[in-house]
Amino acid sequence: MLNGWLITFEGPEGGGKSTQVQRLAAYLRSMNLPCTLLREPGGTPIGDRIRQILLDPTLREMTQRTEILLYAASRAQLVEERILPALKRGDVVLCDRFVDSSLVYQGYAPEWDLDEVKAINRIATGGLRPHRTYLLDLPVDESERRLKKRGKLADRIEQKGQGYHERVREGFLRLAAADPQRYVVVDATDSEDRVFERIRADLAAFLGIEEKEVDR
Ligand SMILES: Nc1ncnc2c1ncn2[C@@H]1O[C@H](COP(=O)(O)OP(=O)(O)OP(=O)(O)O)[C@@H](O)[C@H]1O
Ligand SMILES: Cc1cn([C@H]2C[C@H](O)[C@@H](COP(=O)(O)O)O2)c(=O)[nH]c1=O
Repeated sequence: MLNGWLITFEGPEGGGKSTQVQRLAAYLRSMNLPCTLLREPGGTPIGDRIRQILLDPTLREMTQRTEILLYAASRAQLVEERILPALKRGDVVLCDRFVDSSLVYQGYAPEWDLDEVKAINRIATGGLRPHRTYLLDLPVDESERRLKKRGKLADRIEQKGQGYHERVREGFLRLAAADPQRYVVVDATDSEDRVFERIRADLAAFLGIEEKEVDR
């Protein structure tokens, strides 16, 4: 039986997903709630190797189906090796990206057959779905500004053009609008602290965490 919670974080690059996942994990642990932090692609030794291939900017010849399948392969490994055991233990699993990233980056943005991406991911996850998803929404120019500031060379996905990344943003907003019960859209241009407080308050209510002001 799966007693835990799968909470996912989605959105364009530089939206602050990793930053917020770290802060939320510290908060949950301070409330004595066991949690597991994961990221995609990766999160397992095999997934981390697949990640290197997927993001390598020199591998320009990668076909669209290979890209879809590699993201799904990393995800299949993560689900079986890390996510399901953590959910069985009753952990709150905080996952930096999940299936919705594939629906948007491999389906909606390149205008690929969305049903194909969904079908492959159903196989990869066995149909596992997040309980709650936070979309850290950010305009493309701000995403680029943050990535430049980080000073890291653009990876294979970041190198796709501005039009592609505009569609990534639009794709996430459409997913969120189609599933308002699961999705919470957060304005990621707000300060780190305000973004954190918005997500923390929502997650605490969602998980039914009773807290005293002094605990924070
Ligand atoms: N609310 C914020 N305001 C301004 N800068 C922020 C904010 N949140 C995060 N940052 C900064 O933006 C950069 C990207 O943050 P982070 O790595 O957490 O984003 P991410 O969504 O995980 O990115 P990626 O998808 O590329 O891994 C970092 O330099 C971080 O310090
Ligand atoms: C899970 C997943 C990710 N991507 C893309 C999105 C990013 O550009 C990179 C890596 O993610 P990170 O958050 O920057 O660490 O991969 C994707 O295209 N499809 C996916 O399913």
